Amino acid sequence: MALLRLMQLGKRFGGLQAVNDVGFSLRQGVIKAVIGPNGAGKTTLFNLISGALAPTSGEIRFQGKTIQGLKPYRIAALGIARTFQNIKMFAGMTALENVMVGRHVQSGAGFVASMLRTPRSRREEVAIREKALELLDFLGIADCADIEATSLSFGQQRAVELARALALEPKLLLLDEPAAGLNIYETAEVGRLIARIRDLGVTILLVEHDMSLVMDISEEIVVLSFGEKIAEGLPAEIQNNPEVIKVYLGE
Ligand SMILES: Nc1ncnc2c1ncn2[C@@H]1O[C@H](COP(=O)(O)OP(=O)(O)OP(=O)(O)O)[C@@H](O)[C@H]1O
Repeated sequence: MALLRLMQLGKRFGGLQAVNDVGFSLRQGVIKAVIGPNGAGKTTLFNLISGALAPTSGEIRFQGKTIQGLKPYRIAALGIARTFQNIKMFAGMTALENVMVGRHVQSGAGFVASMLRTPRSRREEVAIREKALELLDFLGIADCADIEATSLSFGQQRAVELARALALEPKLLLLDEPAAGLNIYETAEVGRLIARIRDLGVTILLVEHDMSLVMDISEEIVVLSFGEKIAEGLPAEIQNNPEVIKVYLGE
């Protein structure tokens, strides 16, 4: 069974069909990329999967259950986490605290209990801190734990963002342009981190403009143009697909 399945998915904004009849599946444990020229509908597609937008037609199934139209926090609780094109660090908080915020969302202690600092919430706090440190270590930035997140390099902030998303213990991770704003070294590093995350068993769907990153790490690629899926296949197939080449040369 596919982990995620989109069926005839559509999103209309007034007169504009931003996503049109898009269907594809995502197998457990793969890295799949969604590419396409500006305005092709990639971000809209992510917003539909994560629940930020409701589709106007079609269906989204995650682990066999229909999820379209659910609120974003419910979709997150099912095991779908995402990162954003523009890095969103909480200012005034360290890298570690930024990751702990992700974990708090998932913890059972609840906000009131943590304000009252009950023994249970204190125990959870220690566990959350440990888990957050483990994630920073896994992503190679443990030495940044106590530094204010906004003062880190973009590459390090991306890693913190990935750690924060992983704190939710997702089954599926949606990455919206993970290489945006990064230099070539940082991009290569983020590619290695994404592959390591996949090796943990997390399935990854990414939107990305950096073709070297896409071709490096993706096992499968879907191409959108004007809201429609125009191709799907292995990286080598996509690179040689005449329609895909035409769409990119036209850009
Ligand atoms: N909230 C909205 N209201 C109206 N139109 C929208 C809205 N969001 C996106 N669009 C339009 O839908 C189309 C698809 O946009 P989308 O941002 O999904 O494309 P994209 O492939 O992510 O582009 P980019 O690569 O530039 O990020 C565009 O024509 C865009 O202007």
